[in-house]
Amino acid sequence: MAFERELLVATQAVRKASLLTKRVQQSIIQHRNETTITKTDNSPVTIADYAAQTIIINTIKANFPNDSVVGEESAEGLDDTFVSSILKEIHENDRVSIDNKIDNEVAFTNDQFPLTSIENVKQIINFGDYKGGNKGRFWCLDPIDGTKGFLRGEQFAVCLALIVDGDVKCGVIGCPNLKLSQYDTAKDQIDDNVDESFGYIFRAVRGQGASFTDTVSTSHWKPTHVRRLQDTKDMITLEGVEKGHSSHDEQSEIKSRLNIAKSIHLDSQVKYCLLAMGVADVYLRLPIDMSYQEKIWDHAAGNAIVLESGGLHTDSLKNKALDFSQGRILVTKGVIATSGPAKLHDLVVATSHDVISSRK
Ligand SMILES: Nc1ncnc2c1ncn2[C@@H]1O[C@H](COP(=O)(O)O)[C@@H](OP(=O)(O)O)[C@H]1O
Ligand SMILES: [Mg+2]
Ligand SMILES: [Mg+2]
Ligand SMILES: [Mg+2]
Repeated sequence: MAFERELLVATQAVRKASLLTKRVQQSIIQHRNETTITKTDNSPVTIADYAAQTIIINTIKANFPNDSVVGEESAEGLDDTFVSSILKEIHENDRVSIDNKIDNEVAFTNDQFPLTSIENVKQIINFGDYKGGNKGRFWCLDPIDGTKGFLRGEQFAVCLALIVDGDVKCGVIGCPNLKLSQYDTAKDQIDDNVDESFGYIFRAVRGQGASFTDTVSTSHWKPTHVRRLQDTKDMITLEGVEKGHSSHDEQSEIKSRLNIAKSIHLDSQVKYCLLAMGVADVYLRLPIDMSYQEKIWDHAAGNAIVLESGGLHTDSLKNKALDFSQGRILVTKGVIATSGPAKLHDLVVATSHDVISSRK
């Protein structure tokens, strides 16, 4: 099977980062002053974001030494005390993690990147500086998507995709805080005695379908399929929590025009996972500011998972498929994903187009 090894490595890397991020979430929140910094774009980033980026890039480099990575975070400007806290957290995780049954086939570190010094951690984080593009293969990493949700103690996701010649080929999303047992439509897809303490992992390879499992066992992969409803009045939307990340008022206008009464608001690419498994039907992400540039790591893994589950994924204005081949930026105005079929997707995007076009 194509990308078999890539999928195994990506799953184990995301799993390890999921275990760490979930384990440290509460203590990061409690010690926010020491664990969280504000980036130049005014967004937060935490020790857990950097630790996850380090773990995942290290795993990629140990197994595919020639591959490049487009990663969200950079070590530029980090002081040594902060970097040593990142390193400490990674070592602590190796010591206490439940993670002693990780697949031996996957190396998490190699001699070239031993994860022993501050310099070494910075170097690994900065491997994520690849420019992306339409040629060759590279990985696309969002170590914590939904950092604001993470800091509220709510949903976040660890997202890794493989992009080849501009197309997303594999996507893996760890959802460490997701409790599927709370959704009626998901209940019959999970085992009675499932351990939800570290949430779930979703993954897809283009042409081979998408599936999910609980993070603890990482076995019993079950296929994901979107649900196809006949009438928009029965549909549920997926939207962000942060009012600064998408235009909630206009999304409400779309819902009202389509007679959609129910919404689920949560952070991160967990939204794509719930769409993929049929918990909800329409993911709305209308831009507040038309000059905002989306990033490929915020949507790449979700793209493979949604498409392989039978859904559709476009911008929110022109109904164009998302294009991951233009560098680190995703050239799009907003994002909409639906369970399909094309007729429904067209209707949602046409409504979004009308709503956005009536802006003053
Ligand atoms: N003005 C804006 N419009 C759209 N997305 C934005 C934004 N500012 C930040 N984001 C992105 O929104 C992502 C979170 O999405 P959501 O609101 O669906 O959880 C953030 O990912 P990170 O948390 O990885 O930085 C960030 O990249
Ligand atoms: Mg961020
Ligand atoms: Mg993100
Ligand atoms: Mg992030």
